[in-house]
Amino acid sequence: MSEFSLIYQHFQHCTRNNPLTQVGIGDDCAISSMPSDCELVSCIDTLVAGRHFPLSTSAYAIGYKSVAVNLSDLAAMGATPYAILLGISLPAKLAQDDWLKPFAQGIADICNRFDVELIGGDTTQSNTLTISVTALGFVPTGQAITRGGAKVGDIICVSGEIGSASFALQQILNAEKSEQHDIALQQIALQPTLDLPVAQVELGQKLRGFAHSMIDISDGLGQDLGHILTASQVGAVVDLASIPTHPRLQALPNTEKWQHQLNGGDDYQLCFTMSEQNFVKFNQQFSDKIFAIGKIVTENGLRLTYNNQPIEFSITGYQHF
Ligand SMILES: Nc1ncnc2c1ncn2[C@@H]1O[C@H](COP(=O)(O)OP(=O)(O)O)[C@@H](O)[C@H]1O
Ligand SMILES: Cc1ncc(C[n+]2csc(CCOP(=O)(O)OP(=O)(O)O)c2C)c(N)n1
Ligand SMILES: [Mg+2]
Repeated sequence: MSEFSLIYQHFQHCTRNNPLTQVGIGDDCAISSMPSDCELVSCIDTLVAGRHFPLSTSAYAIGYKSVAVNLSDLAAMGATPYAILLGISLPAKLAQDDWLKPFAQGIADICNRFDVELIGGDTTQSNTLTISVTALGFVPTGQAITRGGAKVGDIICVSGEIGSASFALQQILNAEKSEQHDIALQQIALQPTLDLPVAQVELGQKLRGFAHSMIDISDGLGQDLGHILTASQVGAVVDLASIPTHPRLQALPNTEKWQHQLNGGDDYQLCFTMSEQNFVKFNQQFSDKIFAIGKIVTENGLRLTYNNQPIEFSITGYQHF
Protein backbone atom coordinates (compact mmCIF):
# COMPACT_ATOMS: atom_id res chain seq x y z
CA MET A 1 0.00 0.00 0.00
CA SER A 2 1.42 3.43 -0.91
CA GLU A 3 1.92 6.10 1.74
CA PHE A 4 -0.79 8.24 0.17
CA SER A 5 -3.45 5.58 -0.31
CA LEU A 6 -2.82 4.57 3.31
CA ILE A 7 -3.51 8.14 4.45
CA TYR A 8 -6.53 8.70 2.25
CA GLN A 9 -8.13 5.32 2.88
CA HIS A 10 -7.68 5.13 6.62
CA PHE A 11 -7.23 8.60 8.03
CA GLN A 12 -8.62 11.36 5.81
CA HIS A 13 -12.27 10.91 6.75
CA CYS A 14 -12.07 8.94 9.97
CA THR A 15 -13.21 11.81 12.22
CA ARG A 16 -15.99 14.41 11.95
CA ASN A 17 -15.21 17.86 10.60
CA ASN A 18 -14.97 20.62 13.21
CA PRO A 19 -16.30 24.02 12.08
CA LEU A 20 -13.04 25.67 13.22
CA THR A 21 -11.09 23.74 10.55
CA GLN A 22 -10.63 25.66 7.29
CA VAL A 23 -8.15 23.21 5.70
CA GLY A 24 -7.62 19.68 7.06
CA ILE A 25 -5.72 16.63 5.75
CA GLY A 26 -4.26 17.05 2.24
CA ASP A 27 -2.26 20.29 2.15
CA ASP A 28 1.14 21.22 3.59
CA CYS A 29 -0.47 22.44 6.81
CA ALA A 30 -3.91 22.47 8.35
CA ILE A 31 -5.57 25.87 8.82
CA SER A 32 -7.86 26.51 11.77
CA SER A 33 -9.81 29.51 13.07
CA MET A 34 -9.40 30.47 16.72
CA PRO A 35 -12.54 30.76 18.85
CA SER A 36 -12.82 34.24 20.37
CA ASP A 37 -11.68 34.96 23.95
CA CYS A 38 -9.73 31.69 24.11
CA GLU A 39 -6.13 30.61 24.49
CA LEU A 40 -4.57 27.74 22.52
CA VAL A 41 -3.49 24.77 24.66
CA SER A 42 -1.17 22.25 22.97
CA CYS A 43 0.74 19.08 23.88
CA ILE A 44 2.46 16.06 22.35
CA ASP A 45 3.04 12.55 23.66
CA THR A 46 4.86 9.73 21.88
CA LEU A 47 4.09 6.03 22.34
CA VAL A 48 6.77 3.48 21.46
CA ALA A 49 5.93 -0.23 21.04
CA GLY A 50 7.34 -2.29 23.90
CA ARG A 51 7.93 0.81 26.02
CA HIS A 52 4.52 2.51 26.28
CA PHE A 53 2.40 -0.51 25.46
CA PRO A 54 3.08 -4.27 25.49
CA LEU A 55 3.90 -5.79 22.10
CA SER A 56 0.72 -7.90 22.37
CA THR A 57 -1.53 -4.77 22.44
CA SER A 58 -4.26 -4.70 19.77
CA ALA A 59 -4.07 -2.19 16.91
CA TYR A 60 -7.39 -0.73 18.12
CA ALA A 61 -6.03 -0.10 21.64
CA ILE A 62 -2.79 1.42 20.30
CA GLY A 63 -4.79 3.93 18.25
CA TYR A 64 -7.19 4.67 21.10
CA LYS A 65 -4.53 5.08 23.78
CA SER A 66 -2.27 7.31 21.64
CA VAL A 67 -5.08 9.86 21.52
CA ALA A 68 -6.39 9.28 25.07
CA VAL A 69 -3.06 10.13 26.74
CA ASN A 70 -2.97 13.44 24.90
CA LEU A 71 -6.60 14.33 25.62
CA SER A 72 -5.75 13.55 29.23
CA ASP A 73 -3.04 16.26 29.13
CA LEU A 74 -5.57 18.75 27.71
CA ALA A 75 -8.06 17.69 30.40
CA ALA A 76 -5.41 18.39 33.05
CA MET A 77 -5.35 22.05 31.95
CA GLY A 78 -9.17 22.34 31.95
CA ALA A 79 -9.10 22.69 28.14
CA THR A 80 -11.70 21.72 25.56
CA PRO A 81 -10.01 19.50 22.97
CA TYR A 82 -10.31 20.57 19.33
CA ALA A 83 -7.99 18.56 17.06
CA ILE A 84 -5.03 16.19 16.80
CA LEU A 85 -2.11 15.67 14.43
CA LEU A 86 -0.95 12.06 14.09
CA GLY A 87 2.68 11.00 13.47
CA ILE A 88 3.06 7.31 12.64
CA SER A 89 6.35 5.44 12.19
CA LEU A 90 5.28 2.01 11.02
CA PRO A 91 7.05 -1.30 10.31
CA ALA A 92 6.34 -2.32 6.68
CA LYS A 93 4.49 -5.47 7.79
CA LEU A 94 1.84 -3.35 9.55
CA ALA A 95 1.16 -1.14 6.52
CA GLN A 96 -1.83 -3.21 5.48
CA ASP A 97 -5.59 -3.02 5.99
CA ASP A 98 -5.75 -5.74 8.66
CA TRP A 99 -3.70 -3.59 11.04
CA LEU A 100 -4.53 -0.08 9.84
CA LYS A 101 -8.31 -0.50 9.91
CA PRO A 102 -8.65 -1.30 13.64
CA PHE A 103 -5.87 1.22 14.46
CA ALA A 104 -7.76 4.01 12.64
CA GLN A 105 -11.01 2.85 14.29
CA GLY A 106 -9.42 3.27 17.74
CA ILE A 107 -8.35 6.81 16.80
CA ALA A 108 -11.77 7.59 15.33
CA ASP A 109 -13.76 6.26 18.30
CA ILE A 110 -12.03 8.38 20.93
CA CYS A 111 -11.86 11.46 18.66
CA ASN A 112 -15.53 11.27 17.79
CA ARG A 113 -16.48 10.76 21.43
CA PHE A 114 -14.95 14.17 22.28
CA ASP A 115 -15.63 15.97 18.95
CA VAL A 116 -11.94 16.02 18.11
CA GLU A 117 -10.88 16.20 14.44
CA LEU A 118 -7.78 14.56 12.95
CA ILE A 119 -6.45 17.53 10.93
CA GLY A 120 -3.05 16.24 9.80
CA GLY A 121 -0.03 14.11 10.51
CA ASP A 122 2.99 12.36 9.07
CA THR A 123 3.67 8.76 8.04
CA THR A 124 7.05 7.04 7.75
CA GLN A 125 8.48 3.54 7.82
CA SER A 126 10.46 2.39 10.86
CA ASN A 127 11.50 -0.87 12.48
CA THR A 128 9.84 0.17 15.74
CA LEU A 129 6.18 1.13 15.78
CA THR A 130 6.05 4.67 17.18
CA ILE A 131 2.97 6.89 17.41
CA SER A 132 3.28 10.58 18.17
CA VAL A 133 0.11 12.59 18.70
CA THR A 134 -0.07 16.37 19.00
CA ALA A 135 -3.30 17.61 20.55
CA LEU A 136 -4.76 21.10 20.35
CA GLY A 137 -7.46 22.55 22.54
CA PHE A 138 -8.84 25.83 23.80
CA VAL A 139 -9.47 27.34 27.19
CA PRO A 140 -11.22 30.63 28.03
CA THR A 141 -8.48 33.24 28.41
CA GLY A 142 -6.81 33.11 31.84
CA GLN A 143 -8.75 30.07 33.07
CA ALA A 144 -6.31 27.20 32.41
CA ILE A 145 -5.41 25.15 35.50
CA THR A 146 -1.64 24.72 35.84
CA ARG A 147 0.58 22.64 38.13
CA GLY A 148 1.73 25.72 40.00
CA GLY A 149 -1.37 26.99 41.81
CA ALA A 150 -1.71 24.67 44.85
CA LYS A 151 -2.25 26.57 48.11
CA VAL A 152 -1.60 25.53 51.70
CA GLY A 153 -4.86 24.13 53.13
CA ASP A 154 -6.07 22.79 49.74
CA ILE A 155 -7.59 19.34 49.61
CA ILE A 156 -5.78 16.97 47.22
CA CYS A 157 -8.19 14.98 45.04
CA VAL A 158 -8.09 12.31 42.35
CA SER A 159 -10.76 11.57 39.76
CA GLY A 160 -10.94 7.77 40.13
CA GLU A 161 -9.27 4.47 40.97
CA ILE A 162 -5.48 4.50 40.97
CA GLY A 163 -3.10 1.59 40.29
CA SER A 164 -5.38 -0.61 38.16
CA ALA A 165 -3.49 -0.10 34.87
CA SER A 166 -0.15 -0.89 36.49
CA PHE A 167 -1.67 -4.07 37.98
CA ALA A 168 -2.90 -5.08 34.49
CA LEU A 169 0.50 -4.31 32.94
CA GLN A 170 2.31 -6.48 35.48
CA GLN A 171 0.05 -9.45 34.58
CA ILE A 172 0.57 -8.88 30.83
CA LEU A 173 4.36 -8.67 31.10
CA ASN A 174 4.33 -11.88 33.18
CA ALA A 175 1.99 -13.59 30.69
CA GLU A 176 4.19 -12.58 27.73
CA LYS A 177 7.04 -14.46 29.40
CA SER A 178 4.99 -17.60 30.08
CA GLU A 179 5.08 -20.62 27.76
CA GLN A 180 1.31 -20.60 27.28
CA HIS A 181 1.19 -16.86 26.74
CA ASP A 182 -1.75 -16.95 24.28
CA ILE A 183 -3.97 -18.42 27.00
CA ALA A 184 -2.47 -16.30 29.79
CA LEU A 185 -3.06 -13.10 27.79
CA GLN A 186 -6.79 -13.82 27.59
CA GLN A 187 -7.17 -13.61 31.36
CA ILE A 188 -5.79 -10.20 32.30
CA ALA A 189 -7.76 -8.49 35.08
CA LEU A 190 -8.44 -4.76 34.54
CA GLN A 191 -6.88 -4.75 31.05
CA PRO A 192 -9.21 -1.98 29.73
CA THR A 193 -7.78 0.44 32.30
CA LEU A 194 -4.36 0.00 30.64
CA ASP A 195 -5.45 -0.28 27.00
CA LEU A 196 -8.36 2.15 26.83
CA PRO A 197 -7.79 4.89 29.42
CA VAL A 198 -10.73 7.26 29.90
CA ALA A 199 -9.45 10.81 29.44
CA GLN A 200 -11.26 12.91 32.07
CA VAL A 201 -12.09 15.67 29.60
CA GLU A 202 -15.51 16.74 30.93
CA LEU A 203 -14.34 16.73 34.55
CA GLY A 204 -11.26 18.79 33.66
CA GLN A 205 -13.46 21.53 32.20
CA LYS A 206 -15.86 21.49 35.17
CA LEU A 207 -12.90 22.03 37.51
CA ARG A 208 -12.16 25.46 35.98
CA GLY A 209 -12.92 28.00 38.70
CA PHE A 210 -12.74 25.27 41.40
CA ALA A 211 -9.26 23.66 41.24
CA HIS A 212 -6.13 25.67 42.07
CA SER A 213 -3.75 23.17 40.43
CA MET A 214 -4.02 20.03 38.34
CA ILE A 215 -1.99 17.30 36.59
CA ASP A 216 -2.85 14.00 34.93
CA ILE A 217 -1.30 10.85 36.36
CA SER A 218 0.87 9.19 33.72
CA ASP A 219 4.06 8.39 35.66
CA GLY A 220 2.54 7.43 39.03
CA LEU A 221 0.60 9.38 41.66
CA GLY A 222 3.74 9.92 43.79
CA GLN A 223 5.83 11.50 41.05
CA ASP A 224 2.99 13.42 39.40
CA LEU A 225 1.70 14.90 42.66
CA GLY A 226 5.37 15.75 43.26
CA HIS A 227 5.29 17.92 40.11
CA ILE A 228 2.41 19.94 41.62
CA LEU A 229 4.30 20.31 44.91
CA THR A 230 7.49 21.48 43.20
CA ALA A 231 5.72 23.88 40.85
CA SER A 232 3.60 25.28 43.70
CA GLN A 233 6.44 25.29 46.31
CA VAL A 234 4.33 23.48 48.89
CA GLY A 235 4.21 20.02 50.50
CA ALA A 236 1.52 17.37 50.95
CA VAL A 237 0.24 14.75 53.35
CA VAL A 238 -1.55 11.87 51.61
CA ASP A 239 -3.61 9.25 53.43
CA LEU A 240 -2.96 5.98 51.56
CA ALA A 241 -6.24 4.47 52.81
CA SER A 242 -8.21 7.23 51.04
CA ILE A 243 -6.88 6.49 47.54
CA PRO A 244 -9.75 4.95 45.54
CA THR A 245 -8.78 1.36 44.79
CA HIS A 246 -10.32 -1.44 42.70
CA PRO A 247 -11.23 -4.52 44.81
CA ARG A 248 -8.69 -6.64 42.87
CA LEU A 249 -5.93 -4.30 44.04
CA GLN A 250 -7.36 -3.93 47.52
CA ALA A 251 -6.82 -7.68 47.94
CA LEU A 252 -3.04 -7.31 47.44
CA PRO A 253 -0.54 -6.83 50.29
CA ASN A 254 -0.26 -3.10 51.08
CA THR A 255 3.26 -2.61 49.74
CA GLU A 256 2.38 -4.21 46.38
CA LYS A 257 -0.80 -2.12 46.14
CA TRP A 258 1.03 1.10 47.02
CA GLN A 259 3.77 0.30 44.51
CA HIS A 260 1.12 0.16 41.73
CA GLN A 261 -0.62 3.29 43.02
CA LEU A 262 2.35 5.53 43.83
CA ASN A 263 4.93 4.37 41.27
CA GLY A 264 3.02 2.42 38.58
CA GLY A 265 1.62 5.07 36.25
CA ASP A 266 -0.62 4.67 33.18
CA ASP A 267 -3.64 5.76 35.28
CA TYR A 268 -4.65 8.85 33.26
CA GLN A 269 -6.80 10.03 36.15
CA LEU A 270 -6.61 13.68 37.20
CA CYS A 271 -4.92 14.79 40.43
CA PHE A 272 -5.93 18.30 41.53
CA THR A 273 -6.15 20.56 44.55
CA MET A 274 -8.89 22.92 45.71
CA SER A 275 -9.97 24.79 48.84
CA GLU A 276 -12.27 22.97 51.29
CA GLN A 277 -14.98 25.49 50.41
CA ASN A 278 -14.70 24.70 46.70
CA PHE A 279 -14.69 20.97 47.45
CA VAL A 280 -18.08 21.34 49.15
CA LYS A 281 -19.40 23.64 46.38
CA PHE A 282 -18.21 21.32 43.60
CA ASN A 283 -19.94 18.34 45.20
CA GLN A 284 -23.17 20.36 45.54
CA GLN A 285 -23.07 21.51 41.92
CA PHE A 286 -21.87 18.37 40.10
CA SER A 287 -22.54 14.65 40.44
CA ASP A 288 -19.01 13.72 39.20
CA LYS A 289 -17.22 11.66 41.81
CA ILE A 290 -14.03 13.25 43.14
CA PHE A 291 -12.00 11.65 45.92
CA ALA A 292 -10.13 13.54 48.66
CA ILE A 293 -6.81 11.81 49.42
CA GLY A 294 -4.86 14.39 51.39
CA LYS A 295 -3.96 18.00 52.10
CA ILE A 296 -1.49 20.62 50.93
CA VAL A 297 0.82 21.77 53.74
CA THR A 298 3.63 24.31 54.14
CA GLU A 299 6.47 21.85 54.79
CA ASN A 300 7.94 20.79 51.42
CA GLY A 301 7.90 17.16 50.26
CA LEU A 302 5.32 14.36 50.21
CA ARG A 303 4.43 12.65 53.50
CA LEU A 304 2.36 9.45 53.51
CA THR A 305 0.14 8.13 56.29
CA TYR A 306 -1.94 4.98 56.81
CA ASN A 307 -4.32 4.66 59.77
CA ASN A 308 -2.76 7.88 61.09
CA GLN A 309 0.72 6.25 61.15
CA PRO A 310 3.55 7.70 59.02
CA ILE A 311 4.61 5.40 56.14
CA GLU A 312 8.03 5.39 54.48
CA PHE A 313 7.73 4.53 50.79
CA SER A 314 10.24 5.26 48.05
CA ILE A 315 8.72 7.40 45.26
CA THR A 316 10.43 6.47 42.02
CA GLY A 317 7.68 6.98 39.44
CA TYR A 318 8.17 5.82 35.87
CA GLN A 319 11.70 6.63 34.65
CA HIS A 320 12.67 6.50 30.96
CA PHE A 321 16.43 6.59 31.59
N1 LIG B 1 11.89 17.11 23.82
C1 LIG B 1 11.25 18.12 24.42
N2 LIG B 1 11.38 19.37 23.95
C2 LIG B 1 10.73 20.39 24.54
N3 LIG B 1 9.93 20.26 25.59
C3 LIG B 1 9.75 19.04 26.10
C4 LIG B 1 10.40 17.91 25.54
N4 LIG B 1 10.02 16.82 26.25
C5 LIG B 1 9.16 17.26 27.20
N5 LIG B 1 8.98 18.60 27.13
C6 LIG B 1 8.17 19.47 27.98
O1 LIG B 1 8.49 19.20 29.35
C7 LIG B 1 7.32 19.27 30.19
C8 LIG B 1 7.14 17.97 30.96
O2 LIG B 1 6.95 16.91 30.02
P1 LIG B 1 6.25 15.55 30.41
O3 LIG B 1 6.83 15.01 31.66
O4 LIG B 1 6.30 14.69 29.19
O5 LIG B 1 4.77 16.02 30.70
P2 LIG B 1 3.44 15.12 30.64
O6 LIG B 1 3.62 14.06 31.70
O7 LIG B 1 2.35 16.08 30.95
O8 LIG B 1 3.38 14.56 29.24
C9 LIG B 1 6.16 19.60 29.26
O9 LIG B 1 5.96 20.99 29.29
C10 LIG B 1 6.68 19.17 27.89
O10 LIG B 1 6.09 19.92 26.83
C1 LIG C 1 5.41 -2.38 27.76
C2 LIG C 1 5.23 -1.33 28.79
N1 LIG C 1 6.20 -1.14 29.70
C3 LIG C 1 6.05 -0.18 30.64
C4 LIG C 1 4.92 0.59 30.69
C5 LIG C 1 4.75 1.62 31.76
N2 LIG C 1 5.00 2.95 31.29
C6 LIG C 1 5.66 3.21 30.15
S1 LIG C 1 5.78 4.84 29.86
C7 LIG C 1 4.99 5.22 31.30
C8 LIG C 1 4.77 6.64 31.76
C9 LIG C 1 4.06 7.48 30.77
O1 LIG C 1 4.84 7.68 29.62
P1 LIG C 1 5.62 9.03 29.36
O2 LIG C 1 6.30 8.93 28.06
O3 LIG C 1 6.45 9.38 30.57
O4 LIG C 1 4.37 9.97 29.25
P2 LIG C 1 4.16 11.44 29.81
O5 LIG C 1 4.50 11.42 31.27
O6 LIG C 1 5.07 12.28 28.98
O7 LIG C 1 2.71 11.72 29.56
C10 LIG C 1 4.61 4.08 31.97
C11 LIG C 1 3.89 4.04 33.26
C12 LIG C 1 3.94 0.36 29.70
N3 LIG C 1 2.79 1.07 29.67
N4 LIG C 1 4.11 -0.61 28.76
MG1 LIG D 1 4.84 13.99 27.91
